[in-house]
Amino acid sequence: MGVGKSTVGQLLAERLGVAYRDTDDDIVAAQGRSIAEIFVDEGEAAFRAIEKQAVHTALASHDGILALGGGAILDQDTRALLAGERVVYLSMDVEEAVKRTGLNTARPLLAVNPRKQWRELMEARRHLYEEIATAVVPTDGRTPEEVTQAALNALELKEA
Ligand SMILES: Nc1ncnc2c1ncn2[C@@H]1O[C@H](COP(=O)(O)OP(=O)(O)O)[C@@H](O)[C@H]1O
Ligand SMILES: O=C(O)C1=C[C@@H](OP(=O)(O)O)[C@@H](O)[C@H](O)C1
Ligand SMILES: [Mg+2]
Repeated sequence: MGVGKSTVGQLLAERLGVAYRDTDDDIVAAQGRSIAEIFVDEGEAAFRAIEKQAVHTALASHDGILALGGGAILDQDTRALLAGERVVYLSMDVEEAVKRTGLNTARPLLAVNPRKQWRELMEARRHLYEEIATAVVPTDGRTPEEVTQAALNALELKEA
């Protein structure tokens, strides 16, 4: 969360001349409410069910760069679908995470104690990110443009 998937995803799509899509945006558009509102109204389990459907639809229909929400890979079926794709895991340390997510309330899972919550989420998830990634790109101290270049290099993709 907050590592730059949406920011770098857009830059990567521009550099490659392909379409960009973000499953969180798809969810907000389809639901007509924010991610935070879905969490408050229905809870995390309901959000994960909506998210799973959104990710599966996007993977089946979209050709280009797809940014996922940070928790999408918690679902085993989603991880199985991603096994056929090139998956970039953008990493950062906790201090960078706190800087990037700040006091922003758009991410309900970091709303109470961002540093502690982010650490705990990463302890639970890191092995899943590493399991599905075909490329790992550290983002600490790098601008979004530098991260984009590093992702292009890691994926061995040439620009359009
Ligand atoms: N490499 C970077 N360096 C500094 N700030 C960044 C970087 N990448 C993204 N950001 C900022 O961090 C915040 C979270 O980025 P975002 O793309 O929404 O992350 P994600 O989609 O992974 O949650 C945004 O304010 C964005 O401008
Ligand atoms: O990691 C997570 O559980 C989440 C990440 C968010 O997306 P970003 O990773 O784009 O911030 C969003 O899907 C939701 O707040 C839950
Ligand atoms: Mg995002």
